[in-house]
Amino acid sequence: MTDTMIGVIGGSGLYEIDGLEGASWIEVESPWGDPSDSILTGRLDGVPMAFLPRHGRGHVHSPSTVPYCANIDALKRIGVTDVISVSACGSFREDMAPGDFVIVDQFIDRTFAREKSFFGTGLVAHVSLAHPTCERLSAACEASARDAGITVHRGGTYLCMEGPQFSSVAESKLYRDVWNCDVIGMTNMPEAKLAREAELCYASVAMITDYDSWHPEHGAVDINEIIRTLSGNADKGRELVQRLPALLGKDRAPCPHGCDRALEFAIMTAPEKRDVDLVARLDAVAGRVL
Ligand SMILES: CSC[C@H]1O[C@H](OP(=O)(O)O)[C@H](O)[C@@H]1O
Ligand SMILES: Nc1ncnc2[nH]cnc12
Repeated sequence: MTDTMIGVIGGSGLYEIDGLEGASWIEVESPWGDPSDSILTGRLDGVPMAFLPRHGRGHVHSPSTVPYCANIDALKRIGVTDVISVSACGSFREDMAPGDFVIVDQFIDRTFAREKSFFGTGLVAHVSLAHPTCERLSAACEASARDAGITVHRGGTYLCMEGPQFSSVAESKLYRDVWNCDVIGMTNMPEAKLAREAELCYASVAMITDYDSWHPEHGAVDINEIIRTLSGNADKGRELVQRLPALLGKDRAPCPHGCDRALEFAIMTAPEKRDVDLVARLDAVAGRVL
């Protein structure tokens, strides 16, 4: 058993959470640059929790410029074991309506302008991403959502686009009709990939704000409509987060799906060929296996 520490990454509309005992915003230095913002730390039901607003308070970072590596490194560095990503998204399905939550379990990564790995020349590693989210953590998120009275769908494929513009109708129909995606957003990649490389359990709670642009009766994505739905969604997201510590508990058994051991056999580079500077930067992310 180890100690649980829950890390919540709040998306658009969710820039802080309340109810943390001993709450304080701390600045965390990372060799991967500055995280999106300071990190709000404290305890909920006796369980340590950290909250990081993905876009920064005041919504400073665009989906392409969110410092994903620094964010995941900083959370790992302060002891986070389980990351809950909370995000706004559009829906490709009539039965997944604005206001509903989806516990995402698969991704299609269409981003192209972001740093996607902690590893590279001088230290090569290949982790599995067949199942990019953690089943145990996802189950806890689903239970918390149901308990909070939220309409929640378990499982769904999230198309991650580069943005910041929303999709054209042709793109939206491709993602929906050909690729069978369920929801669309701009931020869960490379976040989920980096969490896996950092051996963190990762669950994605996608809060639907709109029907993207495929829907014949809803037309173009309208940012005003999104913003109206966002604040109600953010309140529900906070309710979900409040219930998580009681479900996850203080003591943490090893992840039954191996998220916390993802690097066990992943590193390819021979010890004598490793880049010492990169190895040093990976102290928090991969120190366990280096
Ligand atoms: C406000 S609509 C577009 C914006 O919302 C989502 O952000 P996040 O995933 O951080 O909640 C989407 O990915 C875009 O960044
Ligand atoms: N339709 C949409 N496309 C991409 N990101 C979104 N975030 C919220 N709605 C979205």
